[in-house]
Amino acid sequence: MSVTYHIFFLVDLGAGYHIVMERESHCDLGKICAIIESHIPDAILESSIGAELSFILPKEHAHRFEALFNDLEMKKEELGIANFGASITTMEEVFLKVNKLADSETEIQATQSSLSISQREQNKNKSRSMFRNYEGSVIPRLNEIANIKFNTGVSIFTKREMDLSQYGQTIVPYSISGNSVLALNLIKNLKIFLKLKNQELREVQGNVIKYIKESKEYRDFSLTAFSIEVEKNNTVFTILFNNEAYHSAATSLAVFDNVLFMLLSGPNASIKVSNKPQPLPHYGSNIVPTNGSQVVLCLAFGLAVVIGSFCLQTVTERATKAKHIQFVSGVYLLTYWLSALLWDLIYFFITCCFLLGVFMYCGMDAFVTDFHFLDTVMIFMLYGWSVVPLMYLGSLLFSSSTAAYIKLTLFNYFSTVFSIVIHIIMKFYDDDTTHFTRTLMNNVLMVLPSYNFAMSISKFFDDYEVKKLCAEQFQNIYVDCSDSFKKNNVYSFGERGIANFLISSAALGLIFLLLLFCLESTFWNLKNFVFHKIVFNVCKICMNDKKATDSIQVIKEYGDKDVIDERKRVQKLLPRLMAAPLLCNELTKIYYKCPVVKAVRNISLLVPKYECFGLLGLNGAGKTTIFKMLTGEEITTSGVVLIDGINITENIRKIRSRIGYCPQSDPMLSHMTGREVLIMYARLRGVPEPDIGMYVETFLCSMHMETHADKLVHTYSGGNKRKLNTAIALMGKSSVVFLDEPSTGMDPVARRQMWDTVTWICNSGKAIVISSHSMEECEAFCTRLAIMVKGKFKCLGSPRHLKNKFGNIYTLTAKINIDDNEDKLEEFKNFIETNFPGNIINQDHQGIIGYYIPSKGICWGKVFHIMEEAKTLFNLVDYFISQITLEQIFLTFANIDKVKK
Ligand SMILES: Nc1ncnc2c1ncn2[C@@H]1O[C@H](COP(=O)(O)OP(=O)(O)OP(=O)(O)O)[C@@H](O)[C@H]1O
Repeated sequence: MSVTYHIFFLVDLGAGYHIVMERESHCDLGKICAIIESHIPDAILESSIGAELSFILPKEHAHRFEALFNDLEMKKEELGIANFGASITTMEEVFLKVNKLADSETEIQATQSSLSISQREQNKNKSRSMFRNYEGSVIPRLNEIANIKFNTGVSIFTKREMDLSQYGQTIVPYSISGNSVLALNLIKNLKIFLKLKNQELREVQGNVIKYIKESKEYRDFSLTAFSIEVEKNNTVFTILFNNEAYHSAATSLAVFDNVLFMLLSGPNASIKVSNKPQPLPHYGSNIVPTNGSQVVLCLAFGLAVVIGSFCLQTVTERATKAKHIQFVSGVYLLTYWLSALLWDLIYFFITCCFLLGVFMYCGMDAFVTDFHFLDTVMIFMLYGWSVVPLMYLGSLLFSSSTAAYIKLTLFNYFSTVFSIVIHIIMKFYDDDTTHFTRTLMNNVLMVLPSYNFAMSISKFFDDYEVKKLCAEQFQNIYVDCSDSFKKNNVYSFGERGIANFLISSAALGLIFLLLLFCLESTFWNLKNFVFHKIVFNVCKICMNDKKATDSIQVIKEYGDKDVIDERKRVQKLLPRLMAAPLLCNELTKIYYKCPVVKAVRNISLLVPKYECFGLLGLNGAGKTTIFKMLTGEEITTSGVVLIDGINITENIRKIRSRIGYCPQSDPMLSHMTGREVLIMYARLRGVPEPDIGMYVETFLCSMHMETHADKLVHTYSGGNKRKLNTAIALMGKSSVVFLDEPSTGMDPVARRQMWDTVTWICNSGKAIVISSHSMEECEAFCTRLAIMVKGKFKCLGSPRHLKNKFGNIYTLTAKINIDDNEDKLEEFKNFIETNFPGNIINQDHQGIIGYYIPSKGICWGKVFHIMEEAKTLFNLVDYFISQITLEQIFLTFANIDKVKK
């Protein structure tokens, strides 16, 4: 740091003039001094060396200078003066004197600022006269304020004055031991100086350091402290500074300089000290990072946020089943992931272009100038290539897109930061770590795309900066500009090359993609093997669960003749019915949770072409689970599912293109319009391009969706979403269509239109399996149906068959006034028991009794006759008799199940 002392005089404050004379051989010094003294009594003979004679004239006598100079001019020859001149006293001269004094009598140490002034006792008088000399003549003439600047040459960095008062009022403790004139004078000036600066000077007894240590007040409010020790001839002056304040050292020293200067130049003298920081190296902008690691750290979070977002779509599509529906509609695994990758890389490329703009704006030449933007784009795109498939792999772990986004963003951010930190640590302990350790760490970390990216960007930037500095003004000063740095090829494999990181990124992208395809394609088989073969059998043994999964046992327990017949039919005709659209034999699903959930148990079913099969059941009966198994969304625990003769566990990919599926939730690609969605699925289903428009229009009309066709799907009402999903499921040339509660939320008009469409599709030769809670719906278009209770078929057959089978029942509801006689209720029950053998009581509550009465052999008239008789006998309030409805059949099974519970 260069320092200039900017010095000036204040006339009133009395620094002086030099009058310098060149004397001749006959010069009379006495006469000269007398003339000068006659005009200026305070004049001092400064020096008389050789032919030169010098006097100091105090400034306050300036008004007498004219007379003096005239006098000297006149008597020049007489006095032996060849010529003379005057000059103002410079600050340099003052400091030379101060230093001279300090050299001989003072010792100033840099850190402790210790001044030692030697005073020889025998020279005491001489010294005193010298001091008096200075005090009396020189110092009063040097009443000046010195302004000290630390010059940096650039004015944008503002100076800061090293003034104690900038810290407010502080306490300045001092201690003094011993006695000397110098010490007393210093203290006197210190008092004057601190009073001017509004600081509090406090004398403490003993060791000032001890005081500061023990007193909180001094620790908190004291910035500088002084200790003066007089030992024989030495006066040791120690300045202590509080190193918590940034500028306290310089400020403390400035206080001491001021005091010293006052001692020499009088109480009005002062020195102003201010700093002037040197500007930062100018690399085009003051805000650019200065090394590659900083660049990476600046980029880390932004990139992590962008890259984390690549998992959003994949997780959402998987969670909402949109991905499943796309696969079901015929999308190939490869097509799905490669199109996602392509789209994400385009998006990432746009981000890179934006970043290049930022680099350009910030003046980060390393990434933009001289076609370096091409290198930058290559590094970024290789990073994208390697990290995006990793995000896809990571997304498979999550079922919520928000959780996936947050966790993967954090993973990206911290893996980049840790990569850089580890790199810096390894560089720092370069000498301590063995080559093997470094290579190992490097190779291990290279499996992280963030590490490869961080290293590539960091080394690329550093390489450019070093070359640039070496080519410019900094050559050989701040950086190593040896040939190995200057001629380094950044794309080499060496220590300063990035080739290995780029190759690693390229390879990682490929590996992650292959891993993704492997996982996605073999996951089904793997899951099937693990659960179907291992877990199921192990659990069966461990839980002694044979009874629960043994079909004979289950059927004996809850079986219905039609259900048993269907099972026999499936088993008997299995080899011949291979080509049926849907065939399942002993289909079972157990969720191995705690507790274990047996969702579907031993379902055997055959759905031929042109059949619309209805699944009825209470909530949680297992309908959706059946659909999930039949569409390959869930693996089966046991049993066989054949679609068009293809076993689902063996060839799920082939099966997917043969089914249509409308899941219970709405898997929507919400950023498209309804028409666009239908066009997309029509294409996926293989509808010829020229026919697509017409084909889509037909479905839009049949689902009554024309008015909403061109609206974005996310603006659709619940009912319209169901319509769209049903249409998607019915499209194409699939063999079997699964509709899980398609009419939920549809208005009655739309529902009837949907029934028509389903019937039309069914008549075209497809098999349809539909679940519903509406008996009316099932009666309307199901050719057969089954009622499910707790994962099992309770009854199975066409609606007419079921009605006939279970409709040979009258439902009887009677109300008795039990307030009259409580025994009457029991008597009435006995009466019904006698007259309607085989009845089942289904309700008995506050005098209201309900019965199912077998209608076989009992005609309507007889029933009414008996009931009229009962009305008189038991004083019935009222009674109703009716034939059972499909809904009542359903409720019967549900209630029987509840009763059994
Ligand atoms: N992932 C799962 N883990 C554990 N149990 C499950 C799982 N999915 C479903 N179940 C259970 O399996 C049983 C059948 O559920 P499922 O969704 O198939 O019923 P559902 O007949 O479709 O009901 P709803 O009419 O309400 O749609 C329920 O007891 C349910 O709690």
